[in-house]
Amino acid sequence: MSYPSRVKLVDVGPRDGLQNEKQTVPAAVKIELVHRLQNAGLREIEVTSFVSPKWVPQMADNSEVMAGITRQPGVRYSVLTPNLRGFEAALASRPDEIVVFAAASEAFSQRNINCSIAESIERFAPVVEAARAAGIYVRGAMSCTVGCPYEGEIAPERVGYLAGLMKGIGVQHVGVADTIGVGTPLKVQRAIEATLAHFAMDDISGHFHDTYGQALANTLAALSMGVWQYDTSVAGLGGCPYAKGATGNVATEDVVYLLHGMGIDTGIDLDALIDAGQYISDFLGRPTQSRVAKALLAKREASVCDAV
Ligand SMILES: CC(C)(COP(=O)([O-])OP(=O)([O-])OC[C@H]1O[C@@H](n2cnc3c(N)ncnc32)[C@H](O)[C@@H]1OP(=O)([O-])[O-])[C@@H](O)C(=O)NCCC(=O)NCCSC(=O)C[C@@](C)(O)CC(=O)[O-]
Repeated sequence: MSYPSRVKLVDVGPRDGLQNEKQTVPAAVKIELVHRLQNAGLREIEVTSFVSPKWVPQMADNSEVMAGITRQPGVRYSVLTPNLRGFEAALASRPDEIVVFAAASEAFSQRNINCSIAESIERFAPVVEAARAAGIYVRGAMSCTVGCPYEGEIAPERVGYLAGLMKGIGVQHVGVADTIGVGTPLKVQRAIEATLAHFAMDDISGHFHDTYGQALANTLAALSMGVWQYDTSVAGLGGCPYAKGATGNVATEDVVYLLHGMGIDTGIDLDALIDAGQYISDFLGRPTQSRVAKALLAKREASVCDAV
């Protein structure tokens, strides 16, 4: 079996990871997290979302966070924009990429963005047009591509249908998201196959939550198809406010360990990444969700004990 020789990871921790936090995470902490991620070698970071603060209060400091980042050359910063209002607000903060987000499930679309799939596409069309006219790259997130918290299993045909709609309005890249982490390898592969009917392999990424502990297996299954771009979240932070019980994305540390173990280059320094994960976990007052970080932190502690 052959795998891609290089993989690009987009750390979505500052946005997807923190959006559901009940305690307020100050803008300064979010900014420091972004700095630590870029210093660890992440070249793509999903920073925040320009959504309604009534819907997602944790992201209300979007402009402040974007303005506070010391940008590193070669790093791309993306933000979510659900409508033209969000896009216009985002524009002032100079994102490299915007993300429009739709769902393969009608019920999830209603709960998450308060409109049907068809209405969401109508809403995104002018956003995509305005972004591309401004030279900003447009990614589309496709939620619930294998399962929905309200509708259950989602057929691949529905994923293909949504991918076709996204392509039709000029979205340049789509993420196949297992929002609630119920997917298993063959189901994820079928969702990706349905997407491949509309987007080239180079324009598809995987976005796997780890609720059922399947995210690494799903990543490997996608890798075996040639998918080389993934959204991951430092320390496994996260969960969606409209997908109760769903846990965070697969931890960036775990995916980096997997890839490096397979000889696949990421450009990421695992030790520095673990420190970034520890920084945000300490702030939140709970242990990292990354198995790799837990193991390597325990090893670090043991070597300090041996030295004294
Ligand atoms: C889409 C809306 C706005 C529709 O919400 P709505 O209530 O239908 O829209 P509205 O136009 O009636 O606006 C309601 C209020 O929000 C304001 N408003 C309207 N738009 C904005 C904006 N952009 N920025 C700031 N404020 C805004 C608007 O001005 C109004 O304020 P009021 O008049 O009541 O004072 C709302 O449903 C929303 O913001 N939803 C966001 C939900 C969200 O962020 N979910 C999480 C992200 S998706 C995700 O995590 C999945 C993903 C991507 O990670 C992949 C995966 O795993 O599946």
